[in-house]
Amino acid sequence: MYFEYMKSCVNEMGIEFDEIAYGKFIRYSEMLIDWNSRINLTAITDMDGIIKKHFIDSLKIFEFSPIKKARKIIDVGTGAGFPGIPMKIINDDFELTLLDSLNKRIDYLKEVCKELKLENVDFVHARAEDGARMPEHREKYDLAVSRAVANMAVLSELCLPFVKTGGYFIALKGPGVETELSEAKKAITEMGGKLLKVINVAIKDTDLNHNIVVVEKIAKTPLKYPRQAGLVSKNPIK
Ligand SMILES: C[S@@+](CC[C@H](N)C(=O)[O-])C[C@H]1O[C@@H](n2cnc3c(N)ncnc32)[C@H](O)[C@@H]1O
Repeated sequence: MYFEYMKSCVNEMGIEFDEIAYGKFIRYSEMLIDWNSRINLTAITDMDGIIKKHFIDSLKIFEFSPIKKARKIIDVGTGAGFPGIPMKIINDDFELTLLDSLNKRIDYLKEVCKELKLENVDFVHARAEDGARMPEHREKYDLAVSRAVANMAVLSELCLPFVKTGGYFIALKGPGVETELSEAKKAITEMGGKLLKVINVAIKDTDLNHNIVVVEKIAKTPLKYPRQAGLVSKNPIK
C-alpha cells in the first residue's frame, strides 16, 4: 500500500528502492507495533505515521548526499532504531553501531536486525558519555547520527567525540532549530566541530518540515569531553 509512496520519496534522493527493501520496512513496522505493547518504543503506532514520521523522516538524512560514502556510522540514542535501521535497510554499504542506554531497547534491536537479516550491525548498551570514552568507539566513525535525544548543545558533546576528523555529525531536528543552534555554538566549537549547513526537508503528503543539521568534525575533541553522565545535560556548555 505504501510501496509507491516510499519508492518516490527514496528515488527523489537518487537511491534505489525495491520490493525487498519494502518487505523489510513492513516487517520492521510489525515488530515495532508488537514490541511496543511490551516495552515503550514509540507513541506513533498507526501505519501511516510509522511510514512517514519514522521511516521517511529517518531516510531524509540522505538529502546530505556525502554521507553515502560513510563506511562506519553510529546512531546515538537510537531507541526503536531511528534513523539507523531505515538507513541500513536501503543502503547496506556501511557498518552500523546502534547505541542506547536502555537494555530492553537493545534486545529489541537485536531481534529486528536478525529478522531483517541486516549484517554488520553492532549493538552498544551504554550511555553516550561512557561509550565515547571507550577506545574502540572514540573518534572511530565517519558519521554520528541522532534524532530526538537532546538539544544541540548537549547532543554535540554526546556525538562529536565519536567522529573522526573529516567526518560528520548529523542531527535530525524539528522546527525551532535556529535558537538551539545559537545556544550550541560554543559546544560545537569546543568538540572540534563546525556547523556546515542546515537542510530544510518536507515530508511528502504531510505538513511536517524538518531540519537536517550537518556539523563537520574539523579537529580532535579534547580528552576531557564528554563530561561524565549527568553533567552534560544538567550543565550544557554555553
Ligand atoms: C526519544 S528517544 C528517540 C529514539 C530515536 N532516536 C527516535 O528518533 O525515535 C531517545 C532515546 O535516547 C536514549 N538516550 C537518551 N540519553 C542517552 C544517553 N546519554 N546515552 C545513550 N542513549 C540515550 C533513550 O534511552 C531513548 O531510547
